[in-house]
Amino acid sequence: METSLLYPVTNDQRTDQKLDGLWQFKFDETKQGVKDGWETGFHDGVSMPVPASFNDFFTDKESREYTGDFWYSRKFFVPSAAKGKALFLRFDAVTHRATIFVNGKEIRSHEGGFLPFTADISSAVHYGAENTVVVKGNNELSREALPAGDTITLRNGKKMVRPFFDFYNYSGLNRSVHLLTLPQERVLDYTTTFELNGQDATVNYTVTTNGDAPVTVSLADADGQVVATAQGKEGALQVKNAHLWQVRNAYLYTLTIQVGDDAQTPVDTYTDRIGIRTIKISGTNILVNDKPIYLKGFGRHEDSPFAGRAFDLNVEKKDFALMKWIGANSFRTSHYPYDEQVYKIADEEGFLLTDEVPAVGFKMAAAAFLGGLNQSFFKGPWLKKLHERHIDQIRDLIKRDKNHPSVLAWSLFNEPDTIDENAVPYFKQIFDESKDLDPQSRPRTFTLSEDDTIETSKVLDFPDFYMLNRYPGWYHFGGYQISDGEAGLRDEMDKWQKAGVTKPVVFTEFGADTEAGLHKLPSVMWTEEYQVEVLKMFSRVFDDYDFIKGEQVWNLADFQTVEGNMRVNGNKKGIFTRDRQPKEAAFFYHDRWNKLPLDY
Ligand SMILES: CCCN1C[C@@H](O)[C@H](O)[C@@H](C(=O)O)C1
Repeated sequence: METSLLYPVTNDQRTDQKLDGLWQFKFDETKQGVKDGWETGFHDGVSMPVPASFNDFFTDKESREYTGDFWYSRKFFVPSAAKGKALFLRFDAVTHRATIFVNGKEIRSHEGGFLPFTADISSAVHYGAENTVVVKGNNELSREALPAGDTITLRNGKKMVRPFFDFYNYSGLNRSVHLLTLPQERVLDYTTTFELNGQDATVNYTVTTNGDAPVTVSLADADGQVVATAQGKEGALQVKNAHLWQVRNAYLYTLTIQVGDDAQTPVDTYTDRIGIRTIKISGTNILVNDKPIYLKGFGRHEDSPFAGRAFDLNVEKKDFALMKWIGANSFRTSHYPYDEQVYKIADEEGFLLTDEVPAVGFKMAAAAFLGGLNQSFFKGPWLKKLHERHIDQIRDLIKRDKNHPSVLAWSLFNEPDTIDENAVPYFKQIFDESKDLDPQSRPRTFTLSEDDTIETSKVLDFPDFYMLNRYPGWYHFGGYQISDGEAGLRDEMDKWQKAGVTKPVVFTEFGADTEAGLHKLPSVMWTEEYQVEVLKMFSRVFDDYDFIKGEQVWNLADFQTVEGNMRVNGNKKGIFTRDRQPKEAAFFYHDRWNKLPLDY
């Protein structure tokens, strides 16, 4: 099975045709689709935009909340000229799992709703003719899949998800589908690592192909001038007076990999844009190009009205405009890998991102917070299967994103239950198995919830830096009691300080739900004034502890969650509303962060 996750490019040897647009769609509540031959295609569904979550296009609650199997289908033409080429369909993400059929033939299945996979359709297509692709999707949650949750059946027979996480279970073909024609012999993957030598730099590379033809690698600067070339599937590109990629001051080179003897008629060509930079942890500092940085930014979600969790370039462009305006330099892809185009924009804009797998909900207390259970998450019959899928998605995440200069670190969990001794063997396995996956050996970490402190957590030896999620002022010590919240937070930081913090600490979640337009003097919770009071409190604490090397407020924008008595049509902790308009807190951060250097 093809395992290349290279992002599609079009050139003389490769074509990439997006199959976005309106597909046929229908639910399959009684799982009759296979019996009724839906895999050969159908015309009795509804039209459904791709990429998009299907949920918000419906006007009835049963459809919006649908849990189970669903089917997509569309026709696509394969030109005769494609004969002799390798033919693939690339799905950038199908949430949460999929089985792919072409002309009625089952090609492959895939587990995981936030990473790409390809289906080799060479043997199933008709050339010079229309073909039919069918996707059987499923959006049920379980404790043995990422993200974690339960699926229950109501007394009326309808299935319903019970997420152990605080974001809506948007589902469907959330990202683009590509029809790829590739050379039979081709580039499958490449890696880059960097050494800085004064003004110069060395780009060490490896190239993986599926054949024996020779490989030539070249590097061109932003003006298109070739600055270095090398022969072979492994080598080093020596770059004189290297223009480094820096935080909020990006510079990208173009790497070109050519396969074949004759440069005039290569067998395959693959190009990508890379940034020359190094990332290190040194004591309590995070270093980019050996210079300490301070993270200013957000936890985010891929979330917007209409498209749901689907990647929407318009929303992404707006989000980066807002993050640049406010003076941010970083974000976490909470709580799952984002569309590759987000990383490409972060590369271009000089943003650092912490790349997170959807290992969220690994904590029954969170489930309890959302109506779950009170038992040890790391002691259950689900762990074996969960671990297989967890490390599988870490492997794909690092394989997909390893060459982005914007990727600062890998977040392997969000708020797992780490006070439970049963967590230790699971964490040891995950950290051992992920140790050598990143050629650049970037930091690996995870977020620690309020329960998981320097006194209670059993797994603090594993992360390369600490990410703390703390909510005094909201989930506890809210309102007029916020002064106790600040005192308690300072007590905790004093304990970290006294214990001798030897790694950087980044606050990756803190904030307050705020209804835009709600004002009161003096404040009460849910008003814009109160959100600013909470964020000012955190800012005072951050400024008093030198081992704190980042503040990423929760959240950039309001986002959809399950309905419940703790949510007012979603989570309202956004600094911006869901339609990306500023709350008072946006101007607080615009003032606080723009006074600082872009990278500190
Ligand atoms: C209690 C879980 C920590 N954190 C997770 C994040 O996904 C939620 O949206 C956030 C919140 O409650 O606003 C809390």
